[in-house]
Amino acid sequence: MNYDKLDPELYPTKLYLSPEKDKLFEKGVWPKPFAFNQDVVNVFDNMISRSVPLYQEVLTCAAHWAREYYQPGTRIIDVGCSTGTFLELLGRFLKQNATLVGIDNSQPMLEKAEQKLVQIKQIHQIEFICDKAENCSFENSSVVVINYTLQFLPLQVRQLLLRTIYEGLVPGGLLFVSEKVKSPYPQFQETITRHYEAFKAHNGYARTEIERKKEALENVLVPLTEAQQVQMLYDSGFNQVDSLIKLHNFISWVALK
Ligand SMILES: C[S@@+](CC[C@H](N)C(=O)[O-])C[C@H]1O[C@@H](n2cnc3c(N)ncnc32)[C@H](O)[C@@H]1O
Ligand SMILES: O=C(O)C(=O)C[C@]1(C(=O)O)C=C[C@@H](O)C=C1
Repeated sequence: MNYDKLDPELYPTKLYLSPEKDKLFEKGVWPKPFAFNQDVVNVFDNMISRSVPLYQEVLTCAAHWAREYYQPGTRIIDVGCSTGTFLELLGRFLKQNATLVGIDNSQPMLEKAEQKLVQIKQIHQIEFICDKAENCSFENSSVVVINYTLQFLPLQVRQLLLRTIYEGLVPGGLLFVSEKVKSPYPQFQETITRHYEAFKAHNGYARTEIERKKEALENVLVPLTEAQQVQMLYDSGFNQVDSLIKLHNFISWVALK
């Protein structure tokens, strides 16, 4: 990544993604539950960028909102930071030195994140916490980002985590959250799923890979409806919630304390 040529005022569209291609569901012994293990981590950047619609745009949008709502002297926390792709992008985009925290309970993910943020560490204070997010403190944070992570937590843990995030945020603090959701209307859910799977096929996944992944995610990734997720945000204490981006069954919101 050539940091010299990146003007922080530019719309930072280029993500730092490792090139290893996701072929996990091409072969191997399936079905088995999906897990963020070493095999997944090795190909994760390719997997998520080919599997989440508008992934690059969502992270870019989160970087813009984070820069705008960041309060000097506080922390910016990425929950479920995976290989550090968002924090690396944000680190290039923030104009002033900041404290950036990545939380993830997968040690292999954080090993990749450490490598990815080597140069960013020369600009910002970087901290990685390998723990369940629900065990962590969010005190003195002005921005918390949680993209495509709540969906993997037990339902009762999601509400507890969002309440803890709300209480840890400083006044005027921002939560940026993205999730896979389900339509409350069965016919729409079928149509959206068909279009989402066509999106995956367009990105090079074979039908067998798509089916095997879907089976592996059963009961591992548990989506809510938009309305359920928004209600959970209000129940956590947030008083302003708005949606920013949605394509197929993936949506992003911002919430203000
Ligand atoms: C789909 S990935 C998130 C993608 C990432 N936010 C991004 O935008 O590239 C979900 C991540 O959440 C992590 N995770 C799952 N359950 C967690 C928990 N209870 N606490 C912290 N991290 C968790 C996984 O290890 C994985 O890295
Ligand atoms: O729902 C799916 O089929 C996906 O592949 C989505 C999803 C996600 O939303 O996190 C699932 C697992 C991986 O983390 C990458 C993408």
